[in-house]
Amino acid sequence: MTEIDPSIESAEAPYQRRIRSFVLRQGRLTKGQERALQTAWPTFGIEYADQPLDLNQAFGRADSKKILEIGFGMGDATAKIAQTLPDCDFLAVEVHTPGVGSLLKLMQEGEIQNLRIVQHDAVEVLQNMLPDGSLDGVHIFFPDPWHKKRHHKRRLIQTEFIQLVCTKLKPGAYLHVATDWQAYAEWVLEVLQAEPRLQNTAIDYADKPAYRPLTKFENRGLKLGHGVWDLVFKRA
Ligand SMILES: C[S@@+](CC[C@H](N)C(=O)[O-])C[C@H]1O[C@@H](n2cnc3c(N)ncnc32)[C@H](O)[C@@H]1O
Repeated sequence: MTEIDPSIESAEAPYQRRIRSFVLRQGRLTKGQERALQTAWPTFGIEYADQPLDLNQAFGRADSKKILEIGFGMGDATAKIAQTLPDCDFLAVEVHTPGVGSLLKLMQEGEIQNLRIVQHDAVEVLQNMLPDGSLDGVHIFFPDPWHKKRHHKRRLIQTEFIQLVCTKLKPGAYLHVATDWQAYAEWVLEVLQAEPRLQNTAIDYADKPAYRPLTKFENRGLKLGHGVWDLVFKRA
């Protein structure tokens, strides 16, 4: 994760020149997203900082499970899962502003309280904000597959990244990855299986856990005969 990529432009500042699993694009905000950013960010947004975050304090309770979601996109699944599992608290991380606005809007509409958002590179959030052994679960749903071979280095799930995730998981905590790209599913399986601190909960791929809703996109793909692969591993 420390390789330097000279193709990353200064437009990605404040991110330093390390290979990233995302490309920042200027996204247009809808009026609703803009309003949600103005009105809900002060309550539910957490500014990225180079210092440990007290999760119990951030959510105002200590008796809940703390789940990290990386790359929530527009946040539809995130909001639904938070509603399905009210006893868990979700720290949702995404870099794209329209997605952050969209999830804040869904939170306002659904009166969702058990979710906080950090808008930053999740790798740095893991490295600098999350204490070791602080997470009960990590969700990574449909990470960018970076299809082309020369872009594989941009894939989020790499050996070093998974080692970092493992240090943040409590013993017995889980890591759930879902992807609709078979070659990436095979790549993820290989990386997770090679990590000695993780145990597969299934033989290769798991059944879709009930808390993960089917997305519109996924539903359409399934009707066309496309596959989705869930991987659920436990930290020993
Ligand atoms: C293909 S989209 C999937 C979005 C969503 N999980 C879904 O299922 O619809 C992947 C998302 O991950 C985000 N992402 C990729 N790398 C990230 C990182 N290092 N930190 C935070 N977000 C990231 C991207 O901005 C993008 O929104």
